[in-house]
Amino acid sequence: MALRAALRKSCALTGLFCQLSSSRHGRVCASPVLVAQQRNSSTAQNIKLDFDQSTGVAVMHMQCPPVNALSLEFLTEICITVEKLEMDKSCRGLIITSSQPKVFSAGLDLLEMYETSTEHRGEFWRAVQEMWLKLYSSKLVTIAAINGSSPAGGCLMAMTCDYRIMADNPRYGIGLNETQLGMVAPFW
Ligand SMILES: CC/C=C\C/C=C\C/C=C\C=C\CC(=O)SCCNC(=O)CCNC(=O)[C@H](O)C(C)(C)COP(=O)(O)OP(=O)(O)OC[C@H]1O[C@@H](n2cnc3c(N)ncnc32)[C@H](O)[C@@H]1OP(=O)(O)O
Repeated sequence: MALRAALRKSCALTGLFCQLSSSRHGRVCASPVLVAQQRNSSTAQNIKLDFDQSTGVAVMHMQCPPVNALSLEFLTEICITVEKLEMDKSCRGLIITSSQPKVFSAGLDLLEMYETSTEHRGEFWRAVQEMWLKLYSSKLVTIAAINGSSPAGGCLMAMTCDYRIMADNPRYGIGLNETQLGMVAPFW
């Protein structure tokens, strides 16, 4: 609720946030399936995208259970979704939020780095780079509506957005903790 209240407050300034929470605005649901096929990805089953063409605001709900861990597949879906929105001239802004309870994103999917091949890890890290570069350099106004914990890669994702609004809950943490896992992000 605090998050939504904060969003509504910011909305008065930009008019971009008006539809994070409700489905009564006649939103159009867009699917990045076509581009996904071009990119040899599976369908975007981990993202629910609501795009209101009357306001030009899209809301990307991450719904990759249990904790929106950023796997190769999920990273690819995110990139494709952003690409698709950028190609739509009527889209001006993107709000990224989570459908999972208590977690915005748990960061990079640790299983992608455990007992996988060097080739797979290379592909995975390239997808990580692509995700944050795409968000960071996007022409869309990007907003992370952080409605849960957001460690490491989740924090990275939020940081690459133009704005961040976080739910006021002491149980939700955010920060770059990957060195605690003995992990050093590679150069790009
Ligand atoms: C290339 C870089 C560019 C620039 C460099 C700049 C900076 C570096 C930027 C990013 C670096 C990122 C590295 C990473 O992201 S490594 C991942 C780090 N993530 C974590 O340490 C998070 C660990 N998880 C948690 O803290 C918690 O799970 C939680 C707070 C997210 C949620 O807690 P809950 O109590 O609600 O849920 P849990 O019971 O703990 O977990 C449920 C379920 O989810 C699995 N899981 C959790 N996190 C991950 C993950 N990251 N990957 C894969 N799976 C995860 C967990 O094991 C549980 O599974 P089971 O139910 O037991 O099967």
